[in-house]
Amino acid sequence: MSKIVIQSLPTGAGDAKRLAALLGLSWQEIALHRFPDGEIRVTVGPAASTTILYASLDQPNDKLIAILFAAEALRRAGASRLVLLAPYLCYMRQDAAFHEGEAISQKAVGRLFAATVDRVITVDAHLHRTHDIKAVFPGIEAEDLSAMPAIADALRKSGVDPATVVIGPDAESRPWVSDLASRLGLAYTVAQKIRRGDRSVEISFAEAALLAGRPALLVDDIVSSGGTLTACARALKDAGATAIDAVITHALFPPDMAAGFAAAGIRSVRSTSSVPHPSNAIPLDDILATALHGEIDGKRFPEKTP
Ligand SMILES: O=P(O)(O)OC[C@H]1O[C@@H](O)[C@H](O)[C@@H]1O
Repeated sequence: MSKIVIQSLPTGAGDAKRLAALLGLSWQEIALHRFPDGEIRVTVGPAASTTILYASLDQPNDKLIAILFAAEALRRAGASRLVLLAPYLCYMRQDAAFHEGEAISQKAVGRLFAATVDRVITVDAHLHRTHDIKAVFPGIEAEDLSAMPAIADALRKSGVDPATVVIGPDAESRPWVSDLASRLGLAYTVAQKIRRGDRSVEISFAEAALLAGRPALLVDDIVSSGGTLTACARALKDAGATAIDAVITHALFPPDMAAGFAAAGIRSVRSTSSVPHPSNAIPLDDILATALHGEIDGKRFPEKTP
């Protein structure tokens, strides 16, 4: 049995294959068959003692079942270590029962993976109130990588107007917005957001004067309904921003929403490769490869240099 391999679900197979090539590992696609009644059958490739399951978990419901089945097959075939590499980790936003009777989906999904794999690696997980990813996955290894170094590199390469203000849509975005702004030497501010419904938000800026006559760079972890991005763009235009661009980690929105963003005055939307999408422009390959180095050289938790 080989030592380490990457296997991926069909969605995102291109990203997984590229990552495997970068690390000099072999890659196989997990085959999915859908039966007439809606059930699925999963066929994995040959297991390695460490098998990395690459699956970005947008459109998650079928993928969760597919991972469970793949893990069952791989364990039975002798995989002693399973690493779930999920650049987008689903159901992290429902981290509380906001109304009586609601499930805390984050807890349920965390326990499911904790019972299924040995390590979870993800990117910009929506842990705005939970903070510690280890609390989501009790008893297993878990890491939440930041996409900001990759986003900063991409922006440096494409060039950024030094007058740009980096904008976060809400108070929770402050950690990544301030990180990106400091990497690029730019000013930043965050908006106040009130969510009225799944697709409806209100955005206002306490520091609107900072925005007048300057380009704005919106940064968000997720774009789903697009409500937040659109409302932010309108508020930025009202505040006098001269141009509005957006960079996001996880593009969950339907590609045809791009026209609506343009109509709201957004000049460009660029996303990381976390979720395959026409807006992908920022590869996560390097940060994912770095996170996997420890699996290859056997030193999973190298000493951090000060
Ligand atoms: O407004 P949509 O695009 O639906 O949802 C994305 C926003 O909702 C928040 O949880 C995310 O952090 C992001 O700001």
